Amino acid sequence: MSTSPSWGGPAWEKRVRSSARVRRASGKSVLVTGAAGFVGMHVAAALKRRGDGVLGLDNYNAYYDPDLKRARQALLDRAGVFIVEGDINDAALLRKLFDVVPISHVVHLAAQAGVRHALTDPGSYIHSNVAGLVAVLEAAKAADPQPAVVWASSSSVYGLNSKVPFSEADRTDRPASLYAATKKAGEEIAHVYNNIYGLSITGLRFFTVYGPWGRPDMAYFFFTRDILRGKPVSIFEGPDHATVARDFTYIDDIVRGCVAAVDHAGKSTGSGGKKHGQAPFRIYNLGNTSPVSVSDLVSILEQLLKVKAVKKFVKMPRNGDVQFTHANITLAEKELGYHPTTSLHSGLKKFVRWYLEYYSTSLSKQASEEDRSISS
Ligand SMILES: NC(=O)c1ccc[n+]([C@@H]2O[C@H](COP(=O)([O-])OP(=O)(O)OC[C@H]3O[C@@H](n4cnc5c(N)ncnc54)[C@H](O)[C@@H]3O)[C@@H](O)[C@H]2O)c1
Ligand SMILES: O=C(O)[C@H]1O[C@H](OP(=O)(O)OP(=O)(O)OC[C@H]2O[C@@H](n3ccc(=O)[nH]c3=O)[C@H](O)[C@@H]2O)[C@H](O)[C@@H](O)[C@H]1O
Repeated sequence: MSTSPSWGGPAWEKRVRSSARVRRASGKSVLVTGAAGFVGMHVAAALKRRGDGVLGLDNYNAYYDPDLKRARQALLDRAGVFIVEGDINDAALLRKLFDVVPISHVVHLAAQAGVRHALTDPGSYIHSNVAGLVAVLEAAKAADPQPAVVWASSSSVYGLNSKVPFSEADRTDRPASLYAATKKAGEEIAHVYNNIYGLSITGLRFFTVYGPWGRPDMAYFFFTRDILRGKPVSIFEGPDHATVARDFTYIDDIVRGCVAAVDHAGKSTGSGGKKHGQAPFRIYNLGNTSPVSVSDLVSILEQLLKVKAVKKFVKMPRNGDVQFTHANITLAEKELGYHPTTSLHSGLKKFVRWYLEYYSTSLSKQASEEDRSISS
């Protein structure tokens, strides 16, 4: 027996139209998928603040604490952003959204994120990162007018590359995790939709993004929780105790990069520009260009939290993690005007301030207990 969808109807359409209404000259009407997620919430809020019409879509899955996603939704609700609850694989829902509002841009952030979880639930990566991306691109190419698409790829596509810093032209054919493989597959699939249907598509390879309202499955987040609880933190080490490092990138810098990519999407200048009338197909690194070791990350957290961490140094497990990432951002600087400004110390200071405030309430303390099972 087919159940009626949880979306649709006059009141629902009214909320969709109001949320997507453009409130500034030359404003854009943007669909942000994954809007209840960490990056999605910040990007949706930034676009709304400048007067764009913004509509969200998210399935509020339980990969990590859905209460945190609901709390982000409440923030966007107050800003006038409606997040439609649904799955990006729901073709009828996507078609309905494009029918109800003239969407000019899609910022596609919905995905199964996280590198290590792929060992536990590989199917979720195919469902959201491959099938889900195809569903979004199918809806975009069928829409009239077609929206420009900006979507999140990942630094993990550089896989086992040893030449740093990573540039967009470097090889990406040796993924270390299923997550990375689905993001690489996404880049190839996006190229097909640019080639056949002339979709303007910009892929953004984010480098380990962190900040307030972040993800409990990421190390900076659960390290903070465990340090405060006096629980041991496992610091991964490479072969011969070599450090493991990431080009940690603060959320506000990533948001500026995403908004610049939206504004640049329609233009045909720069790499992948219009050739023989072809719509642009571009890929950019969005990183911080200053990798920091995990061990130094923990030291900064100890200093900010004023608590000594209980440290365990363990050999990096074969779980799909790579030893280091480091972004060459020359192309994004030149074509998007992307210039990261936040050091890890100052970014973590803002995260810790948010963390202490958010988890100070009893309700969210209980939530953080539930979260632990995912990230430990
Ligand atoms: N945070 C990082 O360090 C980082 C780094 C590189 C790339 N990325 C990519 O950036 C994007 C956003 O990441 P994030 O850190 O905000 O993660 P997140 O998990 O907080 O956000 C993703 C959101 O998408 C939603 N979602 C997942 N599958 C869906 C589906 N099938 N239908 C509808 N909604 C679905 C989730 O409920 C979640 O709210 C993802 O594509 C991720 O792979 C993130
Ligand atoms: O840039 C990306 O594309 C990715 O960024 C993020 O992945 P990562 O860079 O792996 O971040 P994260 O898990 O926080 O581990 C941070 C560091 O701590 C190390 N790490 C981890 C766990 C632990 O217990 N100990 C440890 O040392 C670990 O080895 C690593 O060196 C996103 O989650 C992912 O969605 C993906 O998009």
